[in-house]
Amino acid sequence: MRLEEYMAGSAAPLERTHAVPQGASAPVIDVRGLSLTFQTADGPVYALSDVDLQIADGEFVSFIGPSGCGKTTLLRVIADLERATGGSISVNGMTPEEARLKRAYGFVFQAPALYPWRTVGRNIDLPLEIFGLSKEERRKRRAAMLELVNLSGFEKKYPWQLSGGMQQRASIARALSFDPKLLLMDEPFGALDEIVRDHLNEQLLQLWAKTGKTVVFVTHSIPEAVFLSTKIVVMSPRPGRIIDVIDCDLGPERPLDIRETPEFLKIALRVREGLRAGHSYDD
Ligand SMILES: Nc1ncnc2c1ncn2[C@@H]1O[C@H](COP(=O)(O)OP(=O)(O)OP(=O)(O)O)[C@@H](O)[C@H]1O
Repeated sequence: MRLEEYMAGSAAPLERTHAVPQGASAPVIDVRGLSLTFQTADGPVYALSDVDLQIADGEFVSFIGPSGCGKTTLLRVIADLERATGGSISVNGMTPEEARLKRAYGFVFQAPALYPWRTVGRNIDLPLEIFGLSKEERRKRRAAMLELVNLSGFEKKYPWQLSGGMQQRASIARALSFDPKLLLMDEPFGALDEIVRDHLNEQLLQLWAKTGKTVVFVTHSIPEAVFLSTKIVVMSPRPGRIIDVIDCDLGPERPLDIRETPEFLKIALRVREGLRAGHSYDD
């Protein structure tokens, strides 16, 4: 459901059946020959160099690579939080700036960026308030978002009353409050313990299947990347670049024990080989 329909009073459910993309439509993200050099007191830092990447509607794409390879920078360029110094990029057919102004994406940071003085419900409400949605519209949207991330009943709690995993789910709910087609996630589960992370990975996969969002996800974890993704982008530093793009064709049904299967381990091995090839042990 688009925001305009929502604002027109439609109460249609958010969910749509996820279809694995066939690549026929224009890419949601189209990056061509992109580079970004930071000028620093110590000289130029080549954070991204000649990056080409197309991401189709409904894909789940992970960026993986060692520290400093430009994963976050690439995500921030997509979100218009950094500007490329060369090449081109379009997001939903727009410049990143237009996409940001039209709220075409939601962004989830590593640490849940929730306001501690606002309840969970009022945190989700904030962007909707700023956008001027009516109280009743906001209430409907809030309830739908809380249900989507399995937090119904926690609306009146404060962030500090929730576990780290629940806080991150609340952040995801807030990022999705405008029903953007695109969800950008920068190591959202990196600070959580492994069991909680497994659980959130399962829930994120369910959310993705239910909503058909396009997700771009930064991670350091090979199992997380393989478990979640339809495509894995392996990156390498100095200069930051893409060294391999791996199709992760494990199908939509992915119970956690898929991680023990030969198909899963084969993809994980290819990711590991890519990381080894691009890794400098002098770091
Ligand atoms: N604002 C900035 N000014 C100068 N250099 C920067 C800036 N932001 C990032 N860099 C540099 O650009 C390179 C890429 O950084 P980036 O944070 O994108 O890497 P990353 O792969 O996300 O790393 P990590 O996994 O540690 O988060 C690094 O060398 C980093 O130090």
